[in-house]
Amino acid sequence: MANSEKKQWDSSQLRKYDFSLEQIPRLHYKDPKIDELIKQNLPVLITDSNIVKPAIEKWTLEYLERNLGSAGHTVYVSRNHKFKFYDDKKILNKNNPKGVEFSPPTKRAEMKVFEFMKRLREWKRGEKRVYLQQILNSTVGPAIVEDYMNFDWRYVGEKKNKHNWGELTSNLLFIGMEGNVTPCHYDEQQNFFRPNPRCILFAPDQFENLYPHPVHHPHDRQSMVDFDRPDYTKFPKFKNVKGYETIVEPGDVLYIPIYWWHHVESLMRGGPTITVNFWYKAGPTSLEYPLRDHQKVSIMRNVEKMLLEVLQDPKEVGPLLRAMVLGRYN
Ligand SMILES: O=C(O)C(=O)C[C@H](CCCc1ccccc1)C(=O)O
Ligand SMILES: [Zn+2]
Repeated sequence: MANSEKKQWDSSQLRKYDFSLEQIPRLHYKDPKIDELIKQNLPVLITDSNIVKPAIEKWTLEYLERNLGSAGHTVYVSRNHKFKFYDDKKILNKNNPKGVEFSPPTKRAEMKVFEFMKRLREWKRGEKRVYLQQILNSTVGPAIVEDYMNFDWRYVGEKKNKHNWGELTSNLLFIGMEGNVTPCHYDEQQNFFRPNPRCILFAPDQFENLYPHPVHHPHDRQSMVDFDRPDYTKFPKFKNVKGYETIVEPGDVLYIPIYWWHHVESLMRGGPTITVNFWYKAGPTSLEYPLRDHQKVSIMRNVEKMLLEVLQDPKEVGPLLRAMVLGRYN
C-alpha cells in the first residue's frame, strides 16, 4: 500500500460494465458532513485521513514479506480474474447432508508469505491468479502489529461510538494481483475499507436488480449476475441497476455501509494491491418507521431462513411464497 507517488491511472485500466455509475461523495476526514452520511447509512470516501497511515507509508510487498510472519496464510487461487466468495459451511458434503451441491469457483490454499510473493512476482497473464486474504491477528510479525497499533484508532473509535456500531470483528489484509475482482456482494457489517483502487457500490434497495443467491447457498450474499456477461433472460431487472463508483486515491478510506453491495477491483496493469478493512458488527437496531431499505433486506433474510428451516426443502420456498402473494399481495 506504500503510496509515496500519486498513483496515476487511465480509464483503459477499468473493466467495462454495461451500467451507468455516479460518483461517491469525497469528503475531507474533518468534514462533519461525513457523520450525516454515516447516520443515513450512505457511503462516503474519506480523504487525507491517517486511519491506516502506517500501512500506507510502510506496507510494500518487500516489507510485508519480511514482516508478515512465518505462519501459513489464506490464499485463494482462481482460473480467472474473479474471486467470488463462498461459505464452505453451506456446501453439501458427508458431514453436511443438508448442504448444496456446489463446485467452488476458486481454491483456497495455505501459503507461506514467501511462496505467495513468489507466485505474485512470477505470474504470467493467463496463469491462475492468487489473492491473499488474511485476518490481521497475533500470527503476524511484531512490526506489523506495531503498525496496526498505530492506525488512527481514535478516529475510527469516535465514528463507532457516535453511530453506535457493534464491536470491531476483524481487520483483514488483502494482497491482490492487478486486475483481480471481488464480485458484487453485501456484508452484514459496517466497513471502513482502504480499498483496491476501484469500488462499485449499489444501495440495499437494488436487491431486486442484483438477484442474490438464496440464503442457504454457499454464495449467500453474492449477486448471481456475472457482470462480465450478464444473462438478461435470467436476470432481466439487472438492466435497471443504479450504482456508484469511486477510484480510491492514496490516503483515502471508503465507508461501505452495512448491506450495501460492493464490487471491488484492482486496476488492470496497475500492479499488486495491498488493502485493509475494518469490519464492525451492526449496532442495536430499533425498528423505526418507515423502515430503512437495509432493514427490509434483513427482514427478507430472516423470512428466508425461517422458511428454509420449517419447510426443510428449498424447492418448497418459491411455491409457498407465490401461493401467499400472487393475487393477494401484488
Ligand atoms: O472488505 C470487504 O467487505 C470486501 O469485500 C473486500 C474484498 C474482499 C472480500 C472477500 C470476502 C467477501 C466476503 C466475505 C469474506 C471475504 C476485496 O477487497 O477484494
Ligand atoms: Zn465485502
